[in-house]
Amino acid sequence: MDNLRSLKARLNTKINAMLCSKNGSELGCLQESIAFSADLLGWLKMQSCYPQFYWRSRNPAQSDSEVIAALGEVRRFEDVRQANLFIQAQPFTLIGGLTFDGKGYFCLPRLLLQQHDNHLRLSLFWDNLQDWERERQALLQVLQGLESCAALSAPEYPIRPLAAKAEAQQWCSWVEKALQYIERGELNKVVLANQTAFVSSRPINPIDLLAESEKCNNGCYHFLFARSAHQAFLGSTPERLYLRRESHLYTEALAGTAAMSEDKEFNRQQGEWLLQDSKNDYENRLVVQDICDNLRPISRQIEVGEVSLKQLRRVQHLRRKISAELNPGYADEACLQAIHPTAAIAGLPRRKALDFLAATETFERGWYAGTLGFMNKSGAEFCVTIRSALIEGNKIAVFAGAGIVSGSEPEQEWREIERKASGLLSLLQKRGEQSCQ
Ligand SMILES: C=C(O[C@H]1C=CC=C(C(=O)O)[C@@H]1O)C(=O)O
Ligand SMILES: [Mg+2]
Repeated sequence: MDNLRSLKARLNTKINAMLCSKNGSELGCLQESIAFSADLLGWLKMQSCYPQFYWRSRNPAQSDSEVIAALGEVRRFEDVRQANLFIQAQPFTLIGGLTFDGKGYFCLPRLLLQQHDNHLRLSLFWDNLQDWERERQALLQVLQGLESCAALSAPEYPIRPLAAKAEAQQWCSWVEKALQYIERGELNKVVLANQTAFVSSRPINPIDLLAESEKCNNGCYHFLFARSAHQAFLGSTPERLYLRRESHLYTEALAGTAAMSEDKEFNRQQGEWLLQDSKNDYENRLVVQDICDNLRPISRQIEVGEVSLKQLRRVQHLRRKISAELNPGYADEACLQAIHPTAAIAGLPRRKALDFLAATETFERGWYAGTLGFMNKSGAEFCVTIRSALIEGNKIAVFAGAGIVSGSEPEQEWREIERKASGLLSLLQKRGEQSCQ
């Protein structure tokens, strides 16, 4: 971490020599890029400033792959409209997203690290309208641990179940109720979820768990959002909400699920079955329909790709890629509001599905099935925060859901959500050199 040590010394000197800029701009920014490949999770583990944010894009092999780590908060926007206006006016990146219910949290962090290939870009922000001495202290403080990096340890947390919000029988009764609504034509689809809580004999380190998940849950976005030291929301999701490059929009319908195991032949057979299964295809097509209908008012040239398989460690999904061209004047405010929450996590018709979920599920979804990512004037990317968990000290609550459509069988849907939850839960016991299964 020598590069970071000398970068820190350089930045400290600059900050101490600086006077509050009176050039009229409200925000100040210092940026540096160095040729360096940082372990941003190991780095984050050593940091004590909050909020903390970590986000790794789904395709690390691609040249535009991105890893982001951020600390602190200089500006906060709870209104997506204000956040969008900000990035239209300022050349900065905001991080954050929307909860399942659409509550916004976007922020300009105090310190932003962006890793592209072998290049690390550091941005420091301050508010010129604040007392400069206070801002200066905050900047020096956020830089304090810049060169520190902790070793990540394999998680070893013997856990015992506290309680699921709904046990199998109750959850299956929710599915039965959903099927009645579907039969009466009040709903086409609703995505029912569950929250299962566990307790460990010692505090669970969210960063160690996420690092293990990054190793094992390939093909996923990895994210962590901790507003304080006492609570972290994290996960590894296969699902993109959207990627925007200028006015080009790339999204997808990810829905319809079969099992995955260590056995290649089993996985191939399951994949083949999934591609031909009409219930799963319908489940996926409703998401396509929902996304396309919602994109139509703000975009043109909507194209839907062929169906393919997205294979993960414990499950595989049907996926149809969708692309569109945003109409002039539309950007992330419009995209987020149009697409989220999709029929892959809420249902169809959306409003009725949301009402059904509010009246049925017995837990708060919070950030589960929300969206997290980043946005700036030229582009944005957000993932859908499924396959996720909330950690508070010794406790972990894991979330998983399944799309209920005509033809759904309650016990099968229950097995589906158990399999989805196991993507994270299976990582809590020490693995050492063991494989990721
Ligand atoms: C809602 C979840 O998964 C969605 C994404 C892919 C497949 C799904 C399904 O087949 O039901 C769900 O729509 C979840 O994992 O909590
Ligand atoms: Mg399903």
